[in-house]
Amino acid sequence: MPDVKPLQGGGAPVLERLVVVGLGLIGGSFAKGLREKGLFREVVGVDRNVESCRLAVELGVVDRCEEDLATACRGADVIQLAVPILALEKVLAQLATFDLGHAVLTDVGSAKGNVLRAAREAFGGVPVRFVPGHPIAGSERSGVTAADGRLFRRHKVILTPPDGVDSEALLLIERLWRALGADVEQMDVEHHDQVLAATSHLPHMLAYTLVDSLAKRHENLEIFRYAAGGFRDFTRIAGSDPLMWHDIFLANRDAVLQVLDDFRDDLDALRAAVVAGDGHHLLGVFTRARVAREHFSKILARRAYVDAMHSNNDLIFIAQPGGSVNGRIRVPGDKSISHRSIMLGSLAEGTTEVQGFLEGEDALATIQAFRDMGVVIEGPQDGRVTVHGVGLHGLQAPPGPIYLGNSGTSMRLLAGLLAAQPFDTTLSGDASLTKRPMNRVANPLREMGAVIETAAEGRPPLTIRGGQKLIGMRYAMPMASAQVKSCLLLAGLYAEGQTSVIEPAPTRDHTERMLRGFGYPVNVDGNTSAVTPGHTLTATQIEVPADISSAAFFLVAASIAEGSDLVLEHVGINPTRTGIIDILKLMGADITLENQKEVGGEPVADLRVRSAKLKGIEIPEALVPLAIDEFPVLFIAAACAEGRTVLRGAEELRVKESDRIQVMADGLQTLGVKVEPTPDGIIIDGGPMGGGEVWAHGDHRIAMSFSVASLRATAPIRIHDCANVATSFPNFLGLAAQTGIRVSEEGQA
Ligand SMILES: O=C(O)C1=C[C@@H](OP(=O)(O)O)[C@@H](O)[C@H](O)C1
Ligand SMILES: C=C(OP(=O)(O)O)C(=O)O
Repeated sequence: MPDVKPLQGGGAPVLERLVVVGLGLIGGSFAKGLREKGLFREVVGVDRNVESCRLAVELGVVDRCEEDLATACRGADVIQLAVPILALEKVLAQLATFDLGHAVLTDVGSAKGNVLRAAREAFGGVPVRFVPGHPIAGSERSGVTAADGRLFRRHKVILTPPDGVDSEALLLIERLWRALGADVEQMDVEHHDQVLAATSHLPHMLAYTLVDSLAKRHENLEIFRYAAGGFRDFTRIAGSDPLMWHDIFLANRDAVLQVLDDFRDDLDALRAAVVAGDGHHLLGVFTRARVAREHFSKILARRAYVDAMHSNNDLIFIAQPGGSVNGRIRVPGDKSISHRSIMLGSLAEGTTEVQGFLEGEDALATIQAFRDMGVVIEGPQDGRVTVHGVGLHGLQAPPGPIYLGNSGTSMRLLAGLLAAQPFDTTLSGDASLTKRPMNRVANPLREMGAVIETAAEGRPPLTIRGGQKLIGMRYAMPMASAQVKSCLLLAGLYAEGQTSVIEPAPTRDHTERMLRGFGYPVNVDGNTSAVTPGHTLTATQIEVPADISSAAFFLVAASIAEGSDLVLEHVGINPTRTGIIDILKLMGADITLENQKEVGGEPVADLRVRSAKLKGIEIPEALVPLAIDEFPVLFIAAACAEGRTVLRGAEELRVKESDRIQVMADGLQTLGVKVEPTPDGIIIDGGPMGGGEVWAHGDHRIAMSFSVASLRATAPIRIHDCANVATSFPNFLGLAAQTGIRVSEEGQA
């Protein structure tokens, strides 16, 4: 085996000879790239086409060409087979007759099963130093003149090493591709061929067929004169090399036939929908496809998985000190109400129209979950969403696990709903959600008859077994949680008898209000809410008010920054949510409610807030559940107040998107504020605030709270890990800038 270690250094050549058989675009680019890197003492090309060989030398793609394959390969370290797939079978047969010495064999074919079969036949078994590969890269151009040593940079290369492959050979090929800047992955052969059949081979087949089919039917090709962007976009790949694709389809026969059959079934279903005038089916396919396509574009732009997986994915906010906060703004729609509008809209009979929907990642995760379960949901577009309800019993099994990102509300409410469905589901989430406690919903649901598996200590993912019979029960919640209450009420829609939930203190009642809005009776008696099965939900119109939890950042901002006068329009002031206003008023804030009215069962008002001298207080424990999400920013208010603020009875803050007591205490201490975290709260002594480096720990509300703190800081605050602001408040930076808070993404100011 050649010694491969020095490759990492990229210094002096350490390997003797690379042989590239087939000097087309891919082979030429591989040769040229590695030659430029100087990793081999010589790069030798082999190609049947004499002109390609001449050009390869002239263009510096290879050092020299060799006519005879056996001569080229004798003593080679690596032999790259970059010939068309069917030709590859012949080349392998030829190679099998040579003594290849220590050479490592590899290839670039788009289908892999046939290559391994051919190798097995030729060599009487797959050689241990054969590492099949497939670079997912190409170009409209072809031939050696298009060879580009940078072609593979930031592209995927899939290696499909067979069982028993020589590990050093594998490592060597991996390193060569990495030296060319590629992301190397491994897959088993069968999986590779299925994935590629679906994502590459089928689209090429459709493009070729469409062009041929139209061309054939319209002798004068008149139709093409009218073919605009759609036709051009769809058929671009019909310009690819016919011989190469002819080879690929024959080589990957089985996998291609399988995806083609599945696709034909879907096409037949669309045809049937057109025949039957079934617009619902068409809309379902088109809305799902559009969302999938958007997601796919993100992947292509490396904004989806790549960002999420990279540890250096640290979105930093820089908040400059000082400023005042003025103007009139409307913050985005209420997150709790947005989630519920999708859930209940999906379970309703008929079409629900939603306005003012929060287009943040948490609420979008709920939309995606219901789309996964077969609900047709149009939008969101400018806050409008149309939900085509399927009725209480119309959800379908999702195709795979439902991913809920950062959203605790989605996971806990869905757990209740899914416990009663006839199918199994798995709910998963991001790193933060995966740490949050789910037994608070799983245990009472189990008592009702649900079968739910969790990871250790009741953490996500949750696997919920379908087909269980639920029995209603009376449940006294150990903590004041609207998520637990809502979860059990949703399960109660399907349970036998009554399900009633007793809360130790009032929590947000959007579920109860919205159920009634959909015509479903809910019995609320003091601290107990109850439902019985046997009713239906009727589609309705929902207007989502602005989220008081998002308004809270501006309520505090305008209160603490001298010279501020701000109006927050159309904010939801449901009495189970207004703890923030009550607490700020107790601290001396100047907040007035204007233009009060009720929309769709929820009270709203414009909130006018002017700067005021705040003072420290003992926060009444009864207000804690009514301001549960607003504490991070209330801690900023407390830090700017005169005197001491004491919070107790708020241990729930420790199990939100982060441990909000500890994370806020750490950040405030960095800014020079005297704080003392306690098991169920915090003690904050107001005083001057400096700048510094703080960490949001991926918690949206922490990131926004420290942005607000800058108004009273004496130096810039650099806030790490802010990407999750998009979960609840997508245009926070825009509205902050508009009103006078000097916070921006680092590098964007
Ligand atoms: O029901 C809801 O929509 C929510 C309830 C609260 O959670 P808990 O029920 O865990 O207190 C809150 O923190 C969350 O942001 C939204
Ligand atoms: C706790 C929150 O949300 P969730 O529980 O839905 O993640 C929040 O938004 O502050």
